[in-house]
Amino acid sequence: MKKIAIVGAGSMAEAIISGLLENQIMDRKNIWVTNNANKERLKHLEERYGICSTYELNTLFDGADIVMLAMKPKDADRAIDYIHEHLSDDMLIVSVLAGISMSTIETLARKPLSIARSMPNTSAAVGKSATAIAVNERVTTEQLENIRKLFETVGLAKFVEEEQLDAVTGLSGSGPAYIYYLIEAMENSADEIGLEKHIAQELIVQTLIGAAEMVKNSSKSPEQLRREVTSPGGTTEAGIRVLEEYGVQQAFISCIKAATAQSKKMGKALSSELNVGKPM
Ligand SMILES: NC(=O)C1=CN([C@@H]2O[C@H](COP(=O)(O)OP(=O)(O)OC[C@H]3O[C@@H](n4cnc5c(N)ncnc54)[C@H](OP(=O)(O)O)[C@@H]3O)[C@@H](O)[C@H]2O)C=CC1
Ligand SMILES: O=C(O)[C@@H]1CCC=N1
Repeated sequence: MKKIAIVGAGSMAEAIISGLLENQIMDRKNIWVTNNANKERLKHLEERYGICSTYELNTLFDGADIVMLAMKPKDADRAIDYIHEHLSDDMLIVSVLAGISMSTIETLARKPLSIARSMPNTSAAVGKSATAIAVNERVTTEQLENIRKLFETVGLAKFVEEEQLDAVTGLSGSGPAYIYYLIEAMENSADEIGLEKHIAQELIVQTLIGAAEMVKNSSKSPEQLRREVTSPGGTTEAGIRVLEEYGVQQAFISCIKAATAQSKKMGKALSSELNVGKPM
């Protein structure tokens, strides 16, 4: 990996930049970023991480062997159209765009490209992303290794088929938000049960980390682990009964299905508009 040019400078781009630097796999001077118009944001990233930014496309792409697409899916059309002349088949295009297929990217770029379509999550900022990646047939063995290395610096990296990426988006791409939502609810209970917020926060975070480590390291299923916490006639039983009454488990399943469907919908809208699949 010689140089990475990142198009889009939002939360996902920042999470990956900080992960890359933390693991020192790339010199900060070889990490380049641009955005639509927010100069303040680029200045902030330069100052905070010592990376480089530019609106000059020749400068951005000169010598880049990896190009990361990190704008919102709704902006992909305009952004890729703007940069398409600078994209070439010896570069690896890494997309983090939810829902946007590799064929759509090639259609927007008007040429065949080596593409890795990924779905990381914002925990990349602390090296704990759960990332799934699909690659097209043009990706070389060397590029495959680079993409693995890149995403392993920010957490877990798994290769999947492209068809599975909408499900990954609904499950682990959006996943941190579901967990934050749960933490918000647990924090909101603190007041009502008479705990100071800062103490409750520490207890909640440690409880989540502990439960996640248990699931990761134990041979027991989450259900088995849950049963071991639940003493007959005890507190957990009383709590879980309420969750069951509210249908919380079904609500989570419906939530993940809705997010997966939305990922599919976002991709379909753009690919139908562009007639993706028709000869270029
Ligand atoms: N946030 C998340 O949890 C995750 C996001 N993703 C994906 O990552 C991508 C980025 O999301 P996120 O970081 O949250 O988005 P943000 O809104 O935080 O950032 C979007 C960035 O794209 C830039 N941008 C917009 N239009 C253009 C353009 N024409 N050319 C260049 N840059 C442009 C914006 O620039 P400006 O500020 O100047 O407008 C901004 O820097 C999305 O496609 C999303 O699906 C994937 C996994 C998780
Ligand atoms: O909400 C979104 O569309 C993006 C994709 C996954 C997480 N955030």
